Amino acid sequence: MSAATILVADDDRAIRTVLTQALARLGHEVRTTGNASTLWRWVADGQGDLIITDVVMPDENGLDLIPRIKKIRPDLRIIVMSAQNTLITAVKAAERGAFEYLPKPFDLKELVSVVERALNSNTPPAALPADAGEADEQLPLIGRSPAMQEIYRVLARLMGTDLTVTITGESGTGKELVARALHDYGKRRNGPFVAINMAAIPRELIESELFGHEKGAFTGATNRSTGRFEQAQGGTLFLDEIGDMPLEAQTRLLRVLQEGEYTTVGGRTPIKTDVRIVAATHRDLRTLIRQGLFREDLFYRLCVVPIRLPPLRERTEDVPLLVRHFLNQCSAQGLPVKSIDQPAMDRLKRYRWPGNVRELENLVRRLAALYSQEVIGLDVVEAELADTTPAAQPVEEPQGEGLSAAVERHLKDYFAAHKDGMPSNGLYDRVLREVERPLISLSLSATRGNQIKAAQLLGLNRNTLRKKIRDLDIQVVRGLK
Ligand SMILES: Nc1ncnc2c1ncn2[C@@H]1O[C@H](COP(=O)(O)OP(=O)(O)OP(=O)(O)O)[C@@H](O)[C@H]1O
Repeated sequence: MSAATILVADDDRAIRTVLTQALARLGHEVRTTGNASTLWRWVADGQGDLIITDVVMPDENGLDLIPRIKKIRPDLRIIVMSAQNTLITAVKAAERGAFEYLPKPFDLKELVSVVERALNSNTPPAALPADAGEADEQLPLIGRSPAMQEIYRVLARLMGTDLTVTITGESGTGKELVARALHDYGKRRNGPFVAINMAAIPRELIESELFGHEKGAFTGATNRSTGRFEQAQGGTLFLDEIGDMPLEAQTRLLRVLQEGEYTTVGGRTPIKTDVRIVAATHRDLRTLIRQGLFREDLFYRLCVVPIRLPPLRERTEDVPLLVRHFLNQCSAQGLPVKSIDQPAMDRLKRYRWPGNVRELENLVRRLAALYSQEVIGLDVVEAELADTTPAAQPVEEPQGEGLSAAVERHLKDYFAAHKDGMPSNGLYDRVLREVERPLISLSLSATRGNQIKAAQLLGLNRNTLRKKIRDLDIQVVRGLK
């Protein structure tokens, strides 16, 4: 890296000193200022090869300066530092054409490597086109833990791209929220966001749901139907629970990702598609590959950029912020304003949150709705946590015949009913349906009717479980064992 002139603007003298020392050691000339107007004067005079600027300064917001700088010197690289640490700051910096966003406090080594990248890169990042509009100020994702800040940085970098992204993380960690943020703050924000959950759709219907079908393509296809790819044209298609996608549909999806076109079920004419794919799963795709349940070539196509959302227990510093956020939402919905005292908050930070943010959100809603006191104390929180935590007993085997005997019995009945000419397909799903009911009922009773815990026990997505409970007409009785 050849010597460059670096302009640093930050109202914190200590940061100016640290940056001057670190960058001068690399042979660069460093000029520092504590305000935005001096920085602007230098830039307008044609000085500097690179800018490092803070956001909050006494005279002007560093983010507001970026479009003005880009107007007169579009090639100048700008690195933004901020202690605000929200997705909006990261997104706004990227949206206005900053080279990189660094949350404070930052690691000096990292800053140096960003500076090197900025000075060596050939193409300056482009600001988003003005017609894309500005990101709205509402925070879509709450959390300031280092893990969440890293997510914001990745999201901000992905915003101007159409790269395929796969989000992994336990149930309730916010995968769908991240997928929506990618869309809402990305360059496709004016297009549709279409979501489909692979686990919630019968396997034999997935291809038709995704790609649409022609009239008469299969029994029951009385009309032509559009698929999610067509509905998401020009926008984003969110493939939730991608690990549950059947292999045949995977092959079809791979072809779309490779060739940018597809055919409907029963159709012949290739249809061009312009869709950004974001996938999510709580399952380990590498394990599914080893088990022969997921295509390795599709995995590499989908995981161009992997994002791993950490479980809430790995970022407990976000718990108070999330609690405040959900309490605010409750009071906005007309529930009385409440707060949580310190011992209760400490307990919430120590809890393991198997259902992650969703479980916390539900707990806060219950606290807001069911308790009359303004300040919630430890006793209430303990009682609520005890009520949703499954008893420590192991799950019982079904009484009587046991699951495998039940399967055998259903199979026998089935073969007896189809002695002369068994239908060629559907057996698997039908038998599965027969055993699903007792299995789900049992899991619900083992978790005292707690659907989050039951979903975890079964290794099912919570929405999938909810759908199955509805479809199979299972009565959920809370609190009974
Ligand atoms: N960082 C966050 N800030 C605010 N709300 C959050 C955050 N993460 C998750 N939530 C909330 O928690 C709930 C669960 O989030 P979401 O549905 O995105 O999780 P998920 O990982 O997709 O879950 P699943 O795998 O079960 O589908 C939602 O109501 C969402 O709004």
